[in-house]
Amino acid sequence: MSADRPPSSGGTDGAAYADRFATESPEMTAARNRAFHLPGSPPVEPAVGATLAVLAAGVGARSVVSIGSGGGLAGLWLLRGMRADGVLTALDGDPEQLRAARKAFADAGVASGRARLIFGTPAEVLPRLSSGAYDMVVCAGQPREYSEQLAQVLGLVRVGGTLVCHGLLQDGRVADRTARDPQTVAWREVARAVREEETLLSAVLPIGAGLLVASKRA
Ligand SMILES: C[S@@+](CC[C@H](N)C(=O)[O-])C[C@H]1O[C@@H](n2cnc3c(N)ncnc32)[C@H](O)[C@@H]1O
Repeated sequence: MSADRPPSSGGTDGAAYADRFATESPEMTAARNRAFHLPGSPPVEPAVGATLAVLAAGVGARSVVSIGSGGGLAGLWLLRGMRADGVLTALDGDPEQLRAARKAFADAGVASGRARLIFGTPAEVLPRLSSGAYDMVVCAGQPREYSEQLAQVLGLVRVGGTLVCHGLLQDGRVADRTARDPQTVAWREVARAVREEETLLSAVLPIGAGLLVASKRA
């Protein structure tokens, strides 16, 4: 996720066009602006948000888990793509982020029954969620924060559902074979585990900070 390139920049490259193509509501823009002022929580780029909405719509999502809600921007995009009666479960270990997400959802008029915000880490919260019950699971933030729970994360997704991990192309280090820093190594391990999992059909989408997407097969 790039905090230094504003969305809807005047750039002429494909990435800038993809961001301009994605139409954010005023509430999304407000959530984005708030998120930039929170430490460590760069929000999804517009093109990534729009892709999350399309993926959620594609699986007819009624139930989605967002691991690392941040300030709620990704959640707003997911809710845009989900069914009208869909419920988003968003967890974050930072109360300030959760407060920002709650405000983002309230400002956008999201009915209270459509979003469950849970304080906690993946290790604390995921065991309380029902396995195989979710149409889509979206992981944000550092892979080391959820890589140990990857099997549990995959277990949440129903057959036919979608897994998304955001951020693996940030700074371009995953593609650099000489890069050995812990975060890059963790991304490679997550990507390899997803690619090698027989029940998953996976791809990397080079938009924004990069999306690792996978569809769960029987
Ligand atoms: C990059 S932000 C997500 C932004 C979000 N995708 C959006 O566009 O609104 C990552 C979030 O993960 C949360 N996070 C990081 N490590 C965590 C952990 N171990 N447990 C729970 N949340 C964590 C951070 O607090 C942060 O809010």
